[in-house]
Amino acid sequence: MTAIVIENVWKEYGDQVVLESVNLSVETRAFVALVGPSGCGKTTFLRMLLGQEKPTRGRILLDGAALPPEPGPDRGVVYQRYSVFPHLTVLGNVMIGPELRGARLLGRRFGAARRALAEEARSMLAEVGLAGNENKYPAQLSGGMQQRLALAQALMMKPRVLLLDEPFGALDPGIRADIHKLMKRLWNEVPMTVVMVTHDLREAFTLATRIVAFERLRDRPEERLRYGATLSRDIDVWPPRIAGRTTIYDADILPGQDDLTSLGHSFGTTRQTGASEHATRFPHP
Ligand SMILES: Nc1ncnc2c1ncn2[C@@H]1O[C@H](COP(=O)(O)OP(=O)(O)OP(=O)(O)O)[C@@H](O)[C@H]1O
Repeated sequence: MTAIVIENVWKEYGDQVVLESVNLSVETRAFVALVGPSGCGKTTFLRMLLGQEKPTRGRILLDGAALPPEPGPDRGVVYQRYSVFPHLTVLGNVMIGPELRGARLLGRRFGAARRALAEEARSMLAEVGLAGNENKYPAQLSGGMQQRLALAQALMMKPRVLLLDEPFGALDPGIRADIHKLMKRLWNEVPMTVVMVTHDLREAFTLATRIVAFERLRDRPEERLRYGATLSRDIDVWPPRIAGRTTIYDADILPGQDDLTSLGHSFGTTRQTGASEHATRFPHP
C-alpha cells in the first residue's frame, strides 16, 4: 500500500520558486532519506508533509486521502534541536502529547487513566533507553538523550508517518551510531513510514530503504528565482531493507550479535525520476 503520494507539487514564496513539479510515491513502512544541497527545499518539503506549509500547486495524499490541513497526531516530527519542552520533566514530555489530545476529547485524565498513560510513557522511555531519567529535565540530559526523548515523544502519538529533520545531525559520532541502531530497531518494530532529511549520505544508506535527492537543475544566477529544485535521484537501497525483516546489514540490531555494520556498504539501484541524470553532489556549507 502507498502511504504518501506527492502529485506535481510546487512551492513558491512570493516570486521565489523553491520546489517545482515534485512527484513521489512512498510505500507504507518505507524509510525515505531526503538529501540535497543546502537551501534546495528539503525542510520546506517536510513542512508540507507535516501540514505546516501548503503546496502552491499540486496535492499530497496520505493513505489515499487529501492531507489534513493542520499538523495532526497521524504525523510525528523530530527536529535537529528543540523538539522537547524544557520546562517539563522527561516523563512529562512523553505524556504531554496524549494528554493534550485526550483533554480535547475527554477532558483531563485522572486516576486510573492517568496512571495507565504514565505506565505507557515509562515503557516508551525504557524502549529508547531512558529508564531511570523520568524525573530529570531536558537540560540535565546529553544531546543524544534529548534526541531519544524527542523520538519517544513523537512515537507516543503512534504516528502513521514520522518526519525527521536532521534529527541526529548535532550528535557526536559515537552517540550517533547508537541512536542509528535505536532508529533501525524502532522502524522495524513500530508500524510507521519514515521520511528523514539528512545531509549525510552515509547516514542515509545506514538507515533508509530509499534515498531521494532534490536538486536545482537550473542554477544560473538569473534562473535562481524562477526555477526550483526537483527530484533528481531516486535510489532503492540494496540489499532491500524491509520493515520487520532484518538482514545482515542490520546485524547491529539483532540480539546477541556484534556490530557487523563494517562488513559491507549498501549500494543502490536507481529508479526513474523523470529528471535528467546529474552527478550526485550534496555540498554543505
Ligand atoms: N517561510 C518562508 N518564507 C520565505 N522563504 C522561505 C521560507 N521557508 C523557506 N524559504 C526559502 O526556501 C528555500 C529552501 O529552504 P529550506 O529550508 O527548505 O531548504 P533546505 O534544503 O532544508 O536547506 P538546509 O539543508 O540548509 O536546511 C530557501 O531559499 C529559503 O530561504
